[in-house]
Amino acid sequence: MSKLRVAVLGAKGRIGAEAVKAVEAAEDLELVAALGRGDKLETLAETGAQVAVELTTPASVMGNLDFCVRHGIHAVVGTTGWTDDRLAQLKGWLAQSPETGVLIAPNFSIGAVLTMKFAQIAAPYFESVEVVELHHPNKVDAPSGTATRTAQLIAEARRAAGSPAAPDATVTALDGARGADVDGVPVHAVRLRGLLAHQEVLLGGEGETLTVRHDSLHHSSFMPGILLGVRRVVTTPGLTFGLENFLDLS
Ligand SMILES: NC(=O)C1=CN([C@@H]2O[C@H](COP(=O)(O)OP(=O)(O)OC[C@H]3O[C@@H](n4cnc5c(N)ncnc54)[C@H](OP(=O)(O)O)[C@@H]3O)[C@@H](O)[C@H]2O)C=CC1
Ligand SMILES: O=C(O)C1=N[C@H](C(=O)O)C[C@H](O)C1
Repeated sequence: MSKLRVAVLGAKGRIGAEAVKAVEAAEDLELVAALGRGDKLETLAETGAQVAVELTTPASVMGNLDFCVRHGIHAVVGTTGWTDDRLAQLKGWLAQSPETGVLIAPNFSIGAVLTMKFAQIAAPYFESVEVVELHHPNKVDAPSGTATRTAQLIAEARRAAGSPAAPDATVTALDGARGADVDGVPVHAVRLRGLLAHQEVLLGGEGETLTVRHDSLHHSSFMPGILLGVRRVVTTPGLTFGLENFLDLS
């Protein structure tokens, strides 16, 4: 059977460099291009890439995806910075190229995907819920894509259950002291040398708390999810948001 032809965008970055190694090591995949900033996107078409793994920056991702979708190249996207407007634009491009698949995964690690799922299940059972994400200090965006998605899922679950707003008597606060408000859920971002990617969801009820914590200790934690995404996206046209859609979590 012929190998799936894969390109990595952002190939010299922290996660991109690890993804290059993972694709090279996979027997059913062939790395046909490893592009960094300034390299020509035309290389993707010239090398016959079937899937592009997009691991660049929020400023670069839309231009790269525009090119991929116009050329019918499937994409597995880990880059952050997704807003409703950006998603609508991407869906518009995909409507013009209905056989192309794009997976956007706020987090490729199985533990992080499960953290989101557990938080979603637990959220309606507690009065209070807040998210704390902790990352390396070279990260350019805050809060993290994972924390944003986690807060959105928590908010959806609480709305569906008719949960009231979490109690909070704060009347005076320094800017940022209560974190960013993501869909009504406070999200706090820590940037600390020595860390990679970590998240805690703190839930509180009368006389008890529950903490759901996940730690990515190495970029290798994201590789099985990226490889799964690459193998599945080629048969999944349209936009898929979240790796959980490619996992049987029920
Ligand atoms: N979904 C997930 O599980 C994960 C997602 N991420 C996300 O992935 C993204 C990258 O993270 P990280 O590797 O830490 O960041 P880095 O800054 O280490 O890597 C990004 C790389 O992309 C390059 N780049 C920028 N623009 C382009 C472009 N147009 N074409 C090709 N390459 C380009 C950068 O080059 P230069 O240095 O010259 O700017 C850099 O080498 C972030 O959004 C991060 O949040 C990270 C880990 C896991
Ligand atoms: O920049 C990172 O490092 C990470 N980015 C993603 C995010 O913003 O959620 C995934 C993971 O947290 C690592």
